[in-house]
Amino acid sequence: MEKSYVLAFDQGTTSSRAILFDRAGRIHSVAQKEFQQFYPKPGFVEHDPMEIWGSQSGVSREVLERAGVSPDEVAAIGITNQRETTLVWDKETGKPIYNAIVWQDRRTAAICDDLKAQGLTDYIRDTTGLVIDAYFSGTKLKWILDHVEGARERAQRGELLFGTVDTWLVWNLTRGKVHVTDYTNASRTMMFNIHTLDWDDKMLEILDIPRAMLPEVRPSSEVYGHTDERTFGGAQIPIAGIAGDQQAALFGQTCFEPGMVKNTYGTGCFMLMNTGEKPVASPSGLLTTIAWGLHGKVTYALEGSVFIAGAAIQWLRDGLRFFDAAPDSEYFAGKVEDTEGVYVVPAFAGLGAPYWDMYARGAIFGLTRGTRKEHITRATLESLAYQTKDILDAMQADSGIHLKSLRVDGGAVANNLLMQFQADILGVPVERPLVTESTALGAAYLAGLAVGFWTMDEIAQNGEIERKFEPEMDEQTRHELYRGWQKAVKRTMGWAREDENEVFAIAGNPVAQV
Ligand SMILES: Nc1ncnc2c1ncn2[C@@H]1O[C@H](COP(=O)(O)OP(=O)(O)O)[C@@H](O)[C@H]1O
Ligand SMILES: O=P(O)(O)OC[C@H](O)CO
Repeated sequence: MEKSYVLAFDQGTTSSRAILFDRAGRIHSVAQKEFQQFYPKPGFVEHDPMEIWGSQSGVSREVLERAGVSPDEVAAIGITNQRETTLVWDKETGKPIYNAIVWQDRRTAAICDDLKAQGLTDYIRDTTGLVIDAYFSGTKLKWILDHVEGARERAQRGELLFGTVDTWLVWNLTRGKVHVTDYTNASRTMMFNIHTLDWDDKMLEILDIPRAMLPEVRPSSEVYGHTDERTFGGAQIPIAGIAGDQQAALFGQTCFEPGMVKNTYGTGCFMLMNTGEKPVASPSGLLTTIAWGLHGKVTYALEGSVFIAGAAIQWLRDGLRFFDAAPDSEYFAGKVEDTEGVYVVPAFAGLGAPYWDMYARGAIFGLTRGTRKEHITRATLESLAYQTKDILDAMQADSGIHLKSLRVDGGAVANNLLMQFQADILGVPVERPLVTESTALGAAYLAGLAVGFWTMDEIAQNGEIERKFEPEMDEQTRHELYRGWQKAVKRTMGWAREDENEVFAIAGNPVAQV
């Protein structure tokens, strides 16, 4: 049967999606399922690994059925995933020994403080490209081995396996035959040397992680294995692409040249710049990470990670019950001219780049008797744009490259008010593509390239722009609004620390100078 499609698995923080792409890189069919978030204690965020697998395999069958496409027509599967989220399971039974600890989880902040106190900041940055933070997998894995009875001994005996979500999905798709990850996911673990492309023995020793439990690390585009015949009714589909979701989005936006940038507005907000074949170190609090491994070469990226973006809109919807659906935020925000001086800092999970404060917490500033939900909604939307400006300024400083426009994608870019404010506050045009599912598209491209479904030239021709938002705000207003934001951020920092004296003394923090 003719192979006419590539199937992308997009396993995100709040939902699992399966998208079928045709040869033109257009969406043929989509299926999506939200799954449960567990918050067992303040700062803890977990997922049920079986629900991750169940929802992802469910939507992948559903997307084929809905489109009337046979598994035999699928040329390859590409996997992209929420990154850093950490799973450990039994090699024999495939049963997880603990829930997945999600990237947003802050429980390992004290382990990170200890690593800093040991003077490891420079070593970790130079080797792994990362800032010491509870965000990454290494300390989460250590926590599981420290807290689940007998886990470390079992891991040492080779009975347990570690994986990020990509690894877990491939393991299940192949019914335990393949235990791999790719460079992009490995580069988010704080255990991987991004220069030698191998697990780092010193980091494994520091975190007390047995090497035997780690997956093999491979490029992002190759045939890793085939789906077990029981998963897709007899079909053995090649699993041919793996990339963390933000790197996949960079690829999906065809940011193939050094200096090209994309910003994704999903649960969090993640800006990545392709920096070519050399890793670029960041003095401004960005991460050095692997963009992809392809055709025998590794491409690096600079990344600014914002933990809470669309999630703040979900909080307005579910926590404050301001409206029924995230898109309604545009309607309410549009009912007022401006926020009347209100700022929302959604530091619900601490602050990521460029501040890196695990102890910051969310706050609303500038409330008056006249403040209405419309102002708070508008201020929350604006917080996505301010956080993006924080990152873009750092990225331009680190790379010496000044952007002419910003390519965007992710669920929240449907919000025109947000996109216009983004262009205004950056002073740079914002370009929204026709296919905003860049993450899934990137994974599909990587898989399709590995099996000869597409060539790089064909892919590079895609990427049509649907709408361009031009900046309209004057320079002085932009400056004043942004100063207000910086003032607000400063006041959220260190909030959850026990010792209040430390609050305003966070060394090397860019905000401390405001
Ligand atoms: N029109 C909108 N305006 C603002 N936020 C939106 C809108 N539509 C979706 N969102 C937000 O975007 C996020 C969903 O985007 P998506 O890219 O699917 O995220 P993820 O991959 O992280 O699950 C949600 O957090 C939601 O609140
Ligand atoms: O699930 P998303 O799209 O919010 O992405 C999560 C990131 O990969 C976390 O690093």
